[in-house]
Amino acid sequence: MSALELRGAVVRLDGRIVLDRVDLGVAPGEIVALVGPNGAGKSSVIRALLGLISLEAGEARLGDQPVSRLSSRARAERAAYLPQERRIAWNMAAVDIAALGAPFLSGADATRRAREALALVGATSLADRGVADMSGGERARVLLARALVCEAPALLADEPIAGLDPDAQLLVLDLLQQRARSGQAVLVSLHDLTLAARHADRVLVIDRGRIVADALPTKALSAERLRETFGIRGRWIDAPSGPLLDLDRRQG
Ligand SMILES: Nc1ncnc2c1ncn2[C@@H]1O[C@H](COP(=O)(O)OP(=O)(O)OP(=O)(O)O)[C@@H](O)[C@H]1O
Repeated sequence: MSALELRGAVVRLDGRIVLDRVDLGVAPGEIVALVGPNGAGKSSVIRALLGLISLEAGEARLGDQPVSRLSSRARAERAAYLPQERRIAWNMAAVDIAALGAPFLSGADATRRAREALALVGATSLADRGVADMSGGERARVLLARALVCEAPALLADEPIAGLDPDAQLLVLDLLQQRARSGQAVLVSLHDLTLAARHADRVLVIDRGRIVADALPTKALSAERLRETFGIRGRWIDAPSGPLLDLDRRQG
């Protein structure tokens, strides 16, 4: 059974269809990358799964229940969420922000878990600093730690590597992969197709609100799909570490 599922989901915002009969599922133990051009509907998929935007038709499910029937607490117990928005209004210490990811633990346990999560994302030295005084990438690590504190069955991360340096990008994707290997259902939206191909078990391609591919990376990101959806040329190269995606802006 999927931990996350959309069935025939239709979302309309401001009178415009932004998700058009979307079907997708993510099983426990799986990491799935959601890719697509700007405005294609990636954040809308994630927000619909979490019940943050309502469906005009179809259904969103977290575990065995439609998300619309779950309380906010039940949603938070089933899914950890890293939003695309990185602004934090209050200048609280990083450890206190990260601890917000574990609202169901006692204060001391939440703080201990928050420090562990900050260590996982390489942010131990930031733990006691105010988040307003941090760089964008530092703040991104703190928010990722907040999502990792909660070991919910599902983890949804909206562009978690945006603004991170190359080492941090690989660290974050390795962490998300490890979470999947330990049983979480992980859905991650990404713009970097090469990293999506390398780290995901499966790739979903969304184009103008429709899922146009849902397959293993080498199939979902075929030369034809790359040309049609992204307007770029791409080919797969056999490398000792596995298939590598080589991209080129010029049309072939
Ligand atoms: N609150 C809103 N009101 C009206 N339209 C919206 C709203 N939020 C998003 N949209 C529109 O919905 C479509 C999908 O947006 P969404 O943010 O899901 O795309 P995305 O694939 O995540 O894009 P990006 O890669 O640029 O972050 C876009 O056309 C966007 O303009």
